[in-house]
Amino acid sequence: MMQFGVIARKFSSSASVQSAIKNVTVIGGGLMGSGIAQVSAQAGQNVTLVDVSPDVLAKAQKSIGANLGRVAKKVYKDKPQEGEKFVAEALGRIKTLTDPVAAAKSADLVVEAIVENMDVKHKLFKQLDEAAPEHTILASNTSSLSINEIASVVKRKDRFGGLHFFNPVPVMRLLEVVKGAETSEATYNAMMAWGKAVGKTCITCKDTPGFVVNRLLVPYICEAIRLYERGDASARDIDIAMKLGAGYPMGPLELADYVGLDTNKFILDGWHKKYPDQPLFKPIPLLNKLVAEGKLGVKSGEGFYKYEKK
Ligand SMILES: CC(=O)CC(=O)SCCNC(=O)CCNC(=O)[C@H](O)C(C)(C)COP(=O)(O)OP(=O)(O)OC[C@H]1O[C@@H](n2cnc3c(N)ncnc32)[C@H](O)[C@@H]1OP(=O)(O)O
Ligand SMILES: NC(=O)C1=CN([C@@H]2O[C@H](COP(=O)(O)OP(=O)(O)OC[C@H]3O[C@@H](n4cnc5c(N)ncnc54)[C@H](O)[C@@H]3O)[C@@H](O)[C@H]2O)C=CC1
Repeated sequence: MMQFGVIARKFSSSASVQSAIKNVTVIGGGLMGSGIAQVSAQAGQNVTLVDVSPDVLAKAQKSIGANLGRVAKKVYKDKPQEGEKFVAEALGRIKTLTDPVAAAKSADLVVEAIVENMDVKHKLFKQLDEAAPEHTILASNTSSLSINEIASVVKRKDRFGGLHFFNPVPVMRLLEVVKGAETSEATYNAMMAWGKAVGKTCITCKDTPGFVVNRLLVPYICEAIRLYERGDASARDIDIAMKLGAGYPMGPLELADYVGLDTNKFILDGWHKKYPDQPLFKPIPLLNKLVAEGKLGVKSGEGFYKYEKK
């Protein structure tokens, strides 16, 4: 455990910080949900990962296994057997289900990471609120929707908040812990402790559009798409420019593909509807076209660039 703790900062997997939360249900087994399940299991939590699609769950288990393998290779460099044990134990802590109601029944914390759509999230949280035990905290990993608005359909508004992770979850060290208008201090403290226990550096943010990171990052990505759409520079040159000229690990168009163009569009459309006069939130015809063509970025094999399908 000690050896594991030493590299916790890098791999987001410290088991040394205590949290009262031991059983976490993650709903949505896509890009984010699979990462949240991974870091929770690495930190010793019992995880139930839920998705409507059994295929997604199978894919998530495969990618979690591969990513745990990457971690094990580094942590247990000279002890491959211990590395295998680490992977097997973490995987063994993750069970999968397709029924969110059944999964909520044993949860201390539910983290929702399904599609960025208010109606779909409302439908899910209503069910979860009815099914989960009294003490269970419900949280959303939403990128851009209002935590208060999501919480409007649940009775336990004091036990509701935002837990916003970053992609790729096992690598990105930040967790934004979002307090809704009615989130209690006890819930906030429990979310902060849990975030630390799964190895993240937590910051606190009010329920404001995009919280901290996305309020700054999404307009930047959108401006890059507009720059490309106008033909001011090639996609490759825009990305090279921001990597070499501003020190970003990925260029903005690469990052848009990585986040998912559908997710980018959901965020922009939602903000445009709410703030129609804000020019930074205006729809982008090129983004709409790519999404309509099913070009969603890395996950679909094509966005601004082409990728090998996983
Ligand atoms: C939309 C929202 O709501 C919010 C968001 O998430 S916005 C998006 C935020 N994310 C970003 O901005 C990501 C920016 N990009 C990066 O930081 C980097 O490009 C990256 C970390 C994704 C990849 O880095 P890279 O150096 O090009 O790739 P790679 O060498 O494969 O990985 C870097 C390290 O992470 C590890 N790694 C990568 N993915 C991993 C995973 N899923 N699990 C475990 N380890 C992983 C690799 O093993 C590697 O480790 P070493 O350096 O020790 O070898
Ligand atoms: N993609 C990113 O970089 C980030 C996304 N987010 C947020 O996380 C959430 C999920 O995003 P991604 O993982 O990228 O999406 P994704 O599309 O990869 O995964 C979403 C998953 O949810 C499943 N799903 C949909 N409705 C469901 C339901 N009712 N019950 C159970 N499963 C259901 C889908 O089958 C899909 O597998 C969104 O709210 C998004 O805004 C937050 C941080 C970063």
